[in-house]
Amino acid sequence: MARDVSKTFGARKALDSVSVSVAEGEMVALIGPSGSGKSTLLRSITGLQSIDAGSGQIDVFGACVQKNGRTTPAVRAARQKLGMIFQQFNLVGRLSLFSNVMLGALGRLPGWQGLFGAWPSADKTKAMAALHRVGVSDYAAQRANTLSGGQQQRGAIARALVQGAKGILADEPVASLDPVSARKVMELLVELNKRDGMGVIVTLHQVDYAIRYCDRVIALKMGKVVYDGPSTGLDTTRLIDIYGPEFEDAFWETKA
Ligand SMILES: Nc1ncnc2c1ncn2[C@@H]1O[C@H](COP(=O)(O)OP(=O)(O)OP(=O)(O)O)[C@@H](O)[C@H]1O
Repeated sequence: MARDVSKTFGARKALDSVSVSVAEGEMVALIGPSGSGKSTLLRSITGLQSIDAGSGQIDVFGACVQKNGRTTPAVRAARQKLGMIFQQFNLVGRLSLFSNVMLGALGRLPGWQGLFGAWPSADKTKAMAALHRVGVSDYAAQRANTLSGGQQQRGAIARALVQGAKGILADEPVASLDPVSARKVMELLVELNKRDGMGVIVTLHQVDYAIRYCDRVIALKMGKVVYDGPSTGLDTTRLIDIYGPEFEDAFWETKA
């Protein structure tokens, strides 16, 4: 998927010759210390971030979306196939949860239809089904900015379902959630992966979430891939190598 990708900000290499390949339908955790390049890699995959000119290339679902430091026209179609979930600001605050989820259908409709809220009833049914599936249909009419963080994250997952996404890129989706909501969101991502065959790449600060929910883990450190393998292979020695000895206590913080 990403081959020899570098991204430089001023004098800092956020990504340094990163090559990773994630198969369709795979669920992968992306971990690493703060500033190691996780968000930059996800943003580059969606084309929100241009990569350095050079040999680097990013392919999404078989189509090249970035090459020679430029996004290609294929990036639009690739984005349509990718659901994005962020730590915050996933939804448009003043719109209802339902309208936010309907925005997932926007890419498939002629512009005017979405603009005037003239949603096809099949899409409305789909949106309600998606809200029901993620467990927040009771809040459909509520303004998004009055929902809890966990409800908003689940709304973002429902939007990805309505969008018909084939894959999900989630950037610290549980970082600001309480443990119960975090677990629910992680379980939903696992369900989408196992039941719907959606590919999931999720960045996580909590190592134990990565181990519990993902079979494969990729670790970045200072812009380089320092581990790519089964989550069972992440022992304390490896984690010290990734995060440094001073963070040993933090690896298992969610177990407390
Ligand atoms: N737009 C930008 N301008 C300048 N530097 C940037 C920009 N975006 C990222 N960086 C730098 O690139 C490096 C990687 O950042 P990135 O956000 O990808 O890390 P991260 O692993 O996602 O960190 P965190 O876990 O804290 O979110 C950091 O040193 C960051 O300061």
